[in-house]
Amino acid sequence: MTSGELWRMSDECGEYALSPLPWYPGNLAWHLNLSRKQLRKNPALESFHEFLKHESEVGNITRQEAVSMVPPLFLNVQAGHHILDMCAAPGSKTFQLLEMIHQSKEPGLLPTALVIANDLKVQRCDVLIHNTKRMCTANLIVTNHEAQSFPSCSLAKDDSQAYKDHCKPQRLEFDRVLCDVPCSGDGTLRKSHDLWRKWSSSMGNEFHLLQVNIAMRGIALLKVGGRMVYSTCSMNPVENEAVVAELLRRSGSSVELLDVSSELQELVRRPGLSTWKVNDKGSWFQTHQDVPDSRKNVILPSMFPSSTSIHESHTVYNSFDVNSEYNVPLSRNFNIEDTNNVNCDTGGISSSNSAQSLGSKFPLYRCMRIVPHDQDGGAFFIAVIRKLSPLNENQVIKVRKTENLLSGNRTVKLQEQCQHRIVSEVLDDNKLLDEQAKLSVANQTSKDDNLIEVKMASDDVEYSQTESGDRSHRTNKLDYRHKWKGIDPVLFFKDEDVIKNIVSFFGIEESFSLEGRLVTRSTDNARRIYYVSKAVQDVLELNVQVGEQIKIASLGVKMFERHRSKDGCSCAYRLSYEGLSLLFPYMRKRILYASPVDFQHLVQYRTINFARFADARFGEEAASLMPGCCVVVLREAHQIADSIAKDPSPIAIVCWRGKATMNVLVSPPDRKELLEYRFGFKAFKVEDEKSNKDIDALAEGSL
Ligand SMILES: C[S@@+](CC[C@H](N)C(=O)[O-])C[C@H]1O[C@@H](n2cnc3c(N)ncnc32)[C@H](O)[C@@H]1O
Repeated sequence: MTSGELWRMSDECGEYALSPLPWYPGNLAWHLNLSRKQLRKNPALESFHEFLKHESEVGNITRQEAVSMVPPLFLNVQAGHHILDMCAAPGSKTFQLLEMIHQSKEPGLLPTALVIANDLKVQRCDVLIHNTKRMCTANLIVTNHEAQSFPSCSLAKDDSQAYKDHCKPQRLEFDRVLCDVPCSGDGTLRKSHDLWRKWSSSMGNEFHLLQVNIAMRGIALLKVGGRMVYSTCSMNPVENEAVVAELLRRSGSSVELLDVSSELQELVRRPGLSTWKVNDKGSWFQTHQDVPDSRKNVILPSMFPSSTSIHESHTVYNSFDVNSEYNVPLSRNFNIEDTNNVNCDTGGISSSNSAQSLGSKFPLYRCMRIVPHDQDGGAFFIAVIRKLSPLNENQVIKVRKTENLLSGNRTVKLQEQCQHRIVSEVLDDNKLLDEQAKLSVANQTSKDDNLIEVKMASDDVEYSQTESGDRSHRTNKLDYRHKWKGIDPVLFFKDEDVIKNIVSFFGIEESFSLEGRLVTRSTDNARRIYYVSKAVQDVLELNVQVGEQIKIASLGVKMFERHRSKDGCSCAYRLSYEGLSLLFPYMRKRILYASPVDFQHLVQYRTINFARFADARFGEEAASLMPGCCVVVLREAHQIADSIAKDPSPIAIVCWRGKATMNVLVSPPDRKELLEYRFGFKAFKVEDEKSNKDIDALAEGSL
């Protein structure tokens, strides 16, 4: 979809102005001044509404709240970046990231970048998979983990073959991390009417610790020099500035809070707060000392802006070494002068009294608050963090140990209990390890997937120990293989004979690398073969070496599907329409060129007898082709076959050459897209269609 088409649409919308968002680069995002309801109910906009629905379905556009598109922009994604989207469902930002990594590549060439999109909830992962499927990308892995214990897949230094191969990754590390955490969501109050009844100013307290833990994990997984964006759709400082301050406190000079005021200058934003109060059960507190003892384990020191919370926090997280990072000058993040100069918009939340002594000493004004009344949209909080050096090892191990106790299926309540325990007793390493061991044993018998995550997290601690010489835990890793409940393992498809057969049948050029790039999920007996990019292949190989720590929900692009045709086809697999654009530039066989009228009829009627094509020569060519899967390319009236052959991304469909007919193997929405927007054919109704099963049946020659 081009900007030109959108400008044309904007004319059609008339008074309901459709206009490009001034701050979004390249006119790629547009704003429609209408609510969903208005769009649905207004008969004058029916065709425009249809257009939006359809274009969304086929992946040409994504409909989302404008501010929600801001965080990925501050990641400054570059070609070749490895990106982790820690809390990704339903996937609107993942989609944006995928668009960014695919933007600069030439047709037919795969980007070298990689996106790992993760979400805790399986059902939400399914939505994420559905929403990103439209991208047909080989560069995406969808995973299902607690982000706070996302595995690092670290290889020990000396017992791995891959270690000797410096081209292979030794652990998961990311150039960019998007940390769009779960939050109270009060930034969406304008459109989430339900929230008005439920909202309270203490809602954010429940999320604070989880948010800190997730973001700390993000920092640990970030490469030195890499950027992490922390964002929420909440305006509550406990979920925002307090979290960022705690990250700076914990990470010391290993990270800096970036000043991005020179980026996206058209975007109206306000500085982060430096002072605020914390609400608990209707009472407001300015410092942690003010909190009643009975609530001190729930209302944490890190929720407050006051600089003394460094020490208080130190008591809480006393598993840190006293003189680790805190003795290092915090010059980049710790700037009293900066904070004094800031005009803090307190929004009625923070205290103006003694603001200077109670305010945060971190330059939190570098955070960004996007508020509804500035740009007529939703609210968002965004902070951009750069990693300057590896986290202190003690910090990493000990923070993670604390986190491990907090992970599992026992969310905030347990976190509160654990937090209390950590405050009230000084946990030594052995105690922590004992706790972990108990949780791991529980995990072996538990049916709860979330407890598996605890074991994952203990793997990471184990890695750190391995590095310092203790390898005793590594032997257990193989036990975890294929243990991800409800999720099929990912297997490299290595059947040489089948691969050779596919290559020769479709005439796939050698330059299209298949080695190590084909994967399948075991339970479907290689019914579907997926194609993955080199970066995804590297991650998969690493994952195998570390005992499959990553729980992969989905990956790559479906490229080949097994068929059971009795038509005498010599290749057991057919092409998938999803993978066609990737493979087509490298295909030399099984391609036919159809005139516009025959192409349109094929897409419209799905099955056409060879004798009934308008272009008799096309009918003859089809009839003389060996039975099986083939590709039919649209030949515009003025084009000759040679010039089309040079076009790496022509309009093409996957078909099945049956006994006497040519049959189309493309889903109804994709056919609708082709008919309506390539041929201006408006009458096509998906509802008229039979199910996709018919398409399979076509491939199997039974229709
Ligand atoms: C704010 S939404 C993310 C929106 C998403 N980034 C997008 O743009 O479409 C937060 C997501 O975090 C997920 N989540 C909640 N707790 C999590 C955890 N501990 N680890 C990973 N994901 C979590 C929720 O399931 C939810 O999908």
